[in-house]
Amino acid sequence: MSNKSKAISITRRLEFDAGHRIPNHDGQCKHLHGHRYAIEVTLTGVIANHPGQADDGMLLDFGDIKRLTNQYVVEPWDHAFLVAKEDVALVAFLNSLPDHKTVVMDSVPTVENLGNAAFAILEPIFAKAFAGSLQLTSLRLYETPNCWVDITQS
Ligand SMILES: Nc1nc2c(c(=O)[nH]1)N=C([C@H](O)[C@H](O)COP(=O)(O)OP(=O)(O)OP(=O)(O)O)CN2
Ligand SMILES: [Zn+2]
Repeated sequence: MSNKSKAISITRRLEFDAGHRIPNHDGQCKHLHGHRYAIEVTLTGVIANHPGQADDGMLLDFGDIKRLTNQYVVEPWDHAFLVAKEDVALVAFLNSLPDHKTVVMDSVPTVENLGNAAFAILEPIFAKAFAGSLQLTSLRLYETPNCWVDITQS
């Protein structure tokens, strides 16, 4: 028998729309614009051996990944404008719009920073919800079909 260990991961993809700008960008991205973002959440763990139970043969039901990712990232960011706190003129403008959905970020909303922020939000959520039996090990965030970031943690 092999001594090699296997890591088993599952991934759930969700999509959302959001606006942003990169205020000091030297090209088009300094302008207000939006993207159809796609987030792919990858969890690593052990396959449940629970004969007769709903989760038998699963690391985790994909529906649970969807529910938590929706609750903590997708719903807060969907149809929001993601603005850096340092982008003070734009923050002031967005705050002047009645009932506008604005999310003020600690850093410029590049796909790298947004992916990092999403990972920081979700990592403790999955760790807490599943008592350490599953770990968020990777998160991919697409800004466009051609541009994405990968955040990984072993
Ligand atoms: N490293 C990064 N570079 C850029 C980012 C970023 O978040 N991180 N963001 C942008 C723009 O916001 C934009 O999202 C990317 O635009 P673009 O390069 O034009 O991407 P497209 O897929 O639309 O390009 P096509 O040429 O139409 O395929 C810029 N850079
Ligand atoms: Zn953009």
